Amino acid sequence: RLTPVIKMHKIATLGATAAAAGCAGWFYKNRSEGAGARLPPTRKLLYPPSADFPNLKSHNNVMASHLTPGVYAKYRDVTTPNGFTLDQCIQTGVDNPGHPFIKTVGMVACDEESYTTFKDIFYPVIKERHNGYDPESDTHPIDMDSTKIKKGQLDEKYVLSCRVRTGRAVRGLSHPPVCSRAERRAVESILCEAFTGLSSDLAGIITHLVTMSEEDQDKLIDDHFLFDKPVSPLLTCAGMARDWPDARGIFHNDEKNFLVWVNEEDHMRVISMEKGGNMKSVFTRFCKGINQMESIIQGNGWEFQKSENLGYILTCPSNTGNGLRCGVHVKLPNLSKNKRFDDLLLNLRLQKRGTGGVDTAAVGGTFDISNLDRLGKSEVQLVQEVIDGVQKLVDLEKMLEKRKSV
Ligand SMILES: Nc1ncnc2c1ncn2[C@@H]1O[C@H](COP(=O)(O)OP(=O)(O)OP(=O)(O)O)[C@@H](O)[C@H]1O
Repeated sequence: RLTPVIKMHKIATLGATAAAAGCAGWFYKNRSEGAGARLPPTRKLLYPPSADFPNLKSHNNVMASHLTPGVYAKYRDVTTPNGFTLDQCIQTGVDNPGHPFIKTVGMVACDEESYTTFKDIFYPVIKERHNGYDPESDTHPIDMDSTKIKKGQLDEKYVLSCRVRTGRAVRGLSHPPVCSRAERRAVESILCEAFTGLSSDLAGIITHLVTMSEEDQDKLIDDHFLFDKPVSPLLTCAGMARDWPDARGIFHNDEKNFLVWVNEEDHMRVISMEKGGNMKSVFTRFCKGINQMESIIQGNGWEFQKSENLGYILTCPSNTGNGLRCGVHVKLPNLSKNKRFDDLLLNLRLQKRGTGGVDTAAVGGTFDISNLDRLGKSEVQLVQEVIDGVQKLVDLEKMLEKRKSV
């Protein structure tokens, strides 16, 4: 799918990460910007776009709400500069009409340029998913100064653990749904190189999934450290399970409170987490870790995908902006039975999940509560919103325990 020029460039640069700086720079300067190329004549073009329009009649995802026959016709035969099509971006949403707990996005970005090449569909999807944020005119703030966080210690009788995660994608490499094996291995090598430069409290080991035993994997998953095997149809239909477990891995420091996932849904997922309620400390370590990773990677001639209006660019449009999910596992057995619980969460710009991950239901009144927004608000703003929101939920839970009305 790659054009010969890009393919040769990638073969020349990937794998040799330390030497890659100049080549990576060459690629960014020479890549074609703008609306993308047209597909060469293929069998597909014997049919008009209307004959290819997906059946979305029973769908409840954001992509399906915005993909009109007109938009599809405009883009069916267009490709990003790397050769990726709209059909590749929307396939997961076509194959997955709905989700039991959340309205899913229903599309992925095959590469950084997907967002602009197919903007008549990506931008409305982003606007709906990100509470009206308009990528055409709005700009995204970035602020990782954790000293600004107030009241960062939450009540540990209710808050069991705190976690902050984000993702980053390496510019010039395609995203996990479509990347080649070579690109995936290149990401792994770029990140492994960076891990060796982390400071002492963050330093640790990378374990490659290909060499990890099933038991060790299951233990790490059960302890909430490792991503689950990609069995969810949302992931498999997007293409993210291809070649599993090649070039996937997990890095963690000695304390196991700073972790990096390699080549799951994004090139890199960075996680800071610990038991208890000290969100400020979790966020402080998160900022330190991600800043160190970014400066080491830049020093090696690579950079993260980023734009002024989309912030950091990741695979799923729901994660553009800061890609931040700041969450707690919190016990709310009484409040969660209240029929206004979901509305309350929405008002506080929070979302709920089960504690076993995105596809799980809550058990025994313990939830994963995290920020709903990712775009248009800085990291500091979002973490503060979660702290204040969770505090409010805990206060209400305490009132219900005392049989007071809320
Ligand atoms: N606050 C938390 N404390 C402890 N573990 C957590 C917390 N939040 C999430 N986890 C664990 O992290 C793992 C991944 O969770 P999950 O897939 O829901 O979210 P994610 O990593 O933010 O990614 P995505 O939103 O793309 O699904 C799961 O094992 C989950 O239990």
